[in-house]
Amino acid sequence: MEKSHENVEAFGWAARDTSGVLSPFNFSRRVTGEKDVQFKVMYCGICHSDLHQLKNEWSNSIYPMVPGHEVVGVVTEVGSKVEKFKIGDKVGVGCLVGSCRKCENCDNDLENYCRDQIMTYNGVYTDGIPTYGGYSDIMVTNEHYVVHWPENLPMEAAPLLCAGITTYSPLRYYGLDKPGMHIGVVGLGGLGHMAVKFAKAFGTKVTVISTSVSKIDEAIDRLGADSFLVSRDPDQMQGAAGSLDGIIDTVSAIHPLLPLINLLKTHGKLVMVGAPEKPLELPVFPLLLGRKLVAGSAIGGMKETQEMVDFAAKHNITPDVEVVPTDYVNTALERLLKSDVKYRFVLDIGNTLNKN
Ligand SMILES: NC(=O)c1ccc[n+]([C@@H]2O[C@H](COP(=O)([O-])OP(=O)(O)OC[C@H]3O[C@@H](n4cnc5c(N)ncnc54)[C@H](O)[C@@H]3O)[C@@H](O)[C@H]2O)c1
Ligand SMILES: [Zn+2]
Ligand SMILES: [Zn+2]
Repeated sequence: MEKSHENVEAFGWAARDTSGVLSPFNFSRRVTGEKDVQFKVMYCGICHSDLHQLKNEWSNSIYPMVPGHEVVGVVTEVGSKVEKFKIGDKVGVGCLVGSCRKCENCDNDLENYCRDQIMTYNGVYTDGIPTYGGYSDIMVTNEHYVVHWPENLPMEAAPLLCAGITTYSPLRYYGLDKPGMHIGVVGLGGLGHMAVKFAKAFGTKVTVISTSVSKIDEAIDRLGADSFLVSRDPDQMQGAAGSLDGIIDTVSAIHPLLPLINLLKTHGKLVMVGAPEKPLELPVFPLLLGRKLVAGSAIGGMKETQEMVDFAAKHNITPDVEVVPTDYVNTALERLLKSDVKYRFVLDIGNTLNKN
């Protein structure tokens, strides 16, 4: 039966303007299409990208905005042509819910670099309707953009779906995953702490580079980093010059790159994954002298996202999360802005999203 003009009631929390303040929001989702999976959202991580977009820092925000792209839930309905999922399955959705499926990137399992990719929220779907993310009770997603959530992985580990894949993918792609290599991680937030965990799981030696010495104990004792550098201490930075094979830079704000480039060995790679709102200054001479590379990376394709989740399940790699009720979301966002979280807020949507 053709039901495409009907909608399903949905409820979540949305921002209405660049204040970024969220409040309860009634909206609708499309009826489960033949290739769609409908699921009840159980947990949704709060990514710094949510904060950037809530406040229109990337100048592309659509309001009302229901953020959330680290979403784990349980399947409630599947379309007639869905092959990979059945009702009751645990599933995850990350930053993407669509792409063209025919370009070179899509052919190469790099939907994340498709020019027609559709973001999980703050995007526009093929039906012309804005996409709404996981700070909501249900989602309806084409099965291609849904991953199987491994049984032994807690559903609270939802931040793997953005923070996890965003750090796993560049470590793999740029060959920074070889045992014995020495990897630097800059910015010890949601992405940074996952970078430390994956780099350690790959058998590399990890140095955390931070502006503040206050994070030294947590970096080493809690997260298993091997060493720590205070980026504002010129003597320490000079002492470590030329020592790193690669750096994953997760910093969300403008910061100098020269001190980081100086830490690289010849042929070392500085991979940017943080997304500051303004361009950074790139000193060129220090790159020439050592054939160094500055690169970027954005999330990961669907195949790699499934691979990452399975790898995390196998090696017991989970984000350190602070699970909070949905109505705590505005406070959580304020605290995230101050880096006051270890290391990722996760909304307990399944138990605490109340319509009243
Ligand atoms: N490339 C991608 O695909 C991708 C995916 C997700 C997030 N992001 C971006 O990555 C960045 C980090 O996201 P997150 O969720 O880990 O954020 P977060 O707030 O959890 O972590 C950011 C870290 O950067 C540190 N930091 C902030 N300002 C700094 C400064 N001036 N100098 C040094 N350190 C500073 C903070 O203390 C914090 O530890 C954001 O810009 C986010 O939008 C990119
Ligand atoms: Zn994210
Ligand atoms: Zn494509």
